[in-house]
Amino acid sequence: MPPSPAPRGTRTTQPHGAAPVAALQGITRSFGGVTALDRFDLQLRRGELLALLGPNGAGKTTAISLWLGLLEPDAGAVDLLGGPPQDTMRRQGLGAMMQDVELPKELTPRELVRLASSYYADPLDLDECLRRAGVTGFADRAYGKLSGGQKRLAQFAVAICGRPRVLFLDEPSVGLDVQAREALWTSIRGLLATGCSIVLTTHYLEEAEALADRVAVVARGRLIASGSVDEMRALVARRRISCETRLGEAEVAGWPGVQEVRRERDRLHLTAVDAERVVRRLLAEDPALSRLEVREAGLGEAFNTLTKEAA
Ligand SMILES: Nc1ncnc2c1ncn2[C@@H]1O[C@H](COP(=O)(O)OP(=O)(O)OP(=O)(O)O)[C@@H](O)[C@H]1O
Repeated sequence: MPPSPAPRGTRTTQPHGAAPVAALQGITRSFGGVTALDRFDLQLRRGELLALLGPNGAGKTTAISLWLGLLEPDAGAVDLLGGPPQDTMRRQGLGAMMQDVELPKELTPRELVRLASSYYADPLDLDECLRRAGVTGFADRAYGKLSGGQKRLAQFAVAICGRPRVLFLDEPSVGLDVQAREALWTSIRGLLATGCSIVLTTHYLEEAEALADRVAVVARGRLIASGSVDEMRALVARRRISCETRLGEAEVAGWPGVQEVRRERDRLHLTAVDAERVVRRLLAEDPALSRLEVREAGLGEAFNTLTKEAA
């Protein structure tokens, strides 16, 4: 089937040259009256971490489920490691950690990983796998007795035990404390260093900023933007300005280029599209203005702007 054209309004930056290891091409997938994905195109390049961002119900899990062969598309083509995802040999190269995972409660993480490893031709050493996933400290406790975060890490151990070439992580850090999340990130970086390609969905934008080579923003089943974190920030040329000033919130809110204004005690916080112009006016109208700071907008602001535009 020929690929469908990208939906109108998709903003895509230039590819970085690496060959794709997985692709969704012109995918449409509906559930009853709900179109979860609508002429959706996405590629995963070798050795990259692609962060899939989008509001609840955007279609992220549906995209991963198609790549895993858990769902069939209504239209379009799914490619995983050069062919359809249902192929058994191809599945040897695959690891996945989905959102709602049920594992046998009475087995320990060590037993779960040993069992999962038996499906793979060349699994990781058992202790090495437990260590990499940060599971060693509770590897011999029954899965059913673990905390939510510990269960997530045990699921991660199961996902990586087969030395996956392509790894899908659907909101992996939900429920993890700061330390466990840092350990997970270290482990993910280690996998990337070995050439593993990773698709990660997250609602934590700082996680995407910390890990992603590339970000894809999905809204209402459509890809609305993709590029590096810096490229995504640049798509919304907004900057944050803050300063101590006697100027009022309402007064500044009406200036050209000012998008949002908020006062916090003595400080005024602004988001502006034409920061230089706004800064010049601030200084002109309040010569006593002090402690001026201008920063790039974060991925969070870019994400909010993009998804609001698509709504
Ligand atoms: N099995 C299903 N049956 C019916 N509707 C479904 C099913 N799976 C997904 N949907 C619908 O498809 C849309 C996309 O869902 P999906 O789970 O892919 O979103 P998501 O981006 O992963 O959301 P979240 O961030 O909340 O996990 C939603 O409207 C959802 O209700």
